[in-house]
Amino acid sequence: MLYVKDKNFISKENTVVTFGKFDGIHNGHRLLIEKAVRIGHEQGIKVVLCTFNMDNWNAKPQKAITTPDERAYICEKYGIDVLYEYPFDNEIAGMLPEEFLKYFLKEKLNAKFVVIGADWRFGKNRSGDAALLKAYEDKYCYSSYVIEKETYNNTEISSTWIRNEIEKSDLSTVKKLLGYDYFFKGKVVHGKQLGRTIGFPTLNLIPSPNKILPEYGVYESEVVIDNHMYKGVTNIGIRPTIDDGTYVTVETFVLDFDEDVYDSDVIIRLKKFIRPEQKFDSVNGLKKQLEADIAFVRG
Ligand SMILES: Cc1cc2nc3c(=O)[nH]c(=O)nc-3n(C[C@H](O)[C@H](O)[C@H](O)COP(=O)(O)O)c2cc1C
Ligand SMILES: Nc1ncnc2c1ncn2[C@@H]1O[C@H](COP(=O)(O)OP(=O)(O)OP(=O)(O)O)[C@@H](O)[C@H]1O
Repeated sequence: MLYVKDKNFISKENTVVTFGKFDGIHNGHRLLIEKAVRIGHEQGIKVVLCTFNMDNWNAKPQKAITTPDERAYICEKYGIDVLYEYPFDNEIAGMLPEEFLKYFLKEKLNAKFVVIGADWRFGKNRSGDAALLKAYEDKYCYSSYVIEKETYNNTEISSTWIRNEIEKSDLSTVKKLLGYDYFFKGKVVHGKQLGRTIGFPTLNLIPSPNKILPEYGVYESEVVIDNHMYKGVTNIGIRPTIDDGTYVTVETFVLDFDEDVYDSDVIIRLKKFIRPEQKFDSVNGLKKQLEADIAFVRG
């Protein structure tokens, strides 16, 4: 997969394009991607997911289900050929709907097919909709497909709903809406190395400050290292027993694993909430609880 962030990117080849924020790439988004990938295969053309980087636009970065790197990882798995993360700016914000279509579909992406969700809006003040996209098909030589909103329990699936469920630590609902376990992907960093002195070396990630976190606490997890999957016990929080609690870590004790993985890229999938993070009176108290957490996960 090609991951492009350059405003000047142009596709000379014909493409099928899908547009949106795609935070989390949930089961609704997946329908759009599946449709686009099917068209791409049938037509022998590239599948482009076009999204916008709002970093220079929003005063405060929005909290997200997936980091850009995690979203790229899912896009690749789902068969996207080009992830185009366009830097949103005044020029784009000011484009009339027709200008937006002309610019992205004709001039930049050579789109022959476009797949969108029924409520997708584009152009200045979000004034363009699916009907307008259809109206310009002949003029700009593409066909459009509009996908109805996917629901779960009669409610439309949205990234906003999922962000709320993550904050409530309702991982089973989160999984039903996303279609996969909520996960962290990142590089293993050095911790205080205290874990190994108490018999529990941990693999530490520093979550992106923009990532939505569930409740601080201990979770049953699965850890993917070098394409191998291991069981794990993960603590998300500020380690009040041993630290000054100024920054959040995602720390995992990996069962039946004893290798140096510093700087490796790993995935931690959260399976189940076990207990809230606690401040223990002593490291020994923490150690006893860790033994119990691990025994619980071992089953
Ligand atoms: C399964 C698990 C549960 C944990 N629970 C707590 C906790 O309840 N309270 C706490 O202060 N720290 C908790 N921790 C964090 C430990 O304090 C930390 O992993 C340990 O001190 C090692 O830190 P280091 O990797 O920086 O050396 C937990 C860690 C793990 C892996
Ligand atoms: N439940 C859904 N079913 C089908 N398509 C969807 C669904 N939700 C969003 N889409 C479509 O997927 C694309 C990307 O959606 P986008 O991420 O912008 O919105 P969203 O998922 O509703 O998130 P938010 O809650 O942040 O508005 C858009 O074309 C949108 O219409």
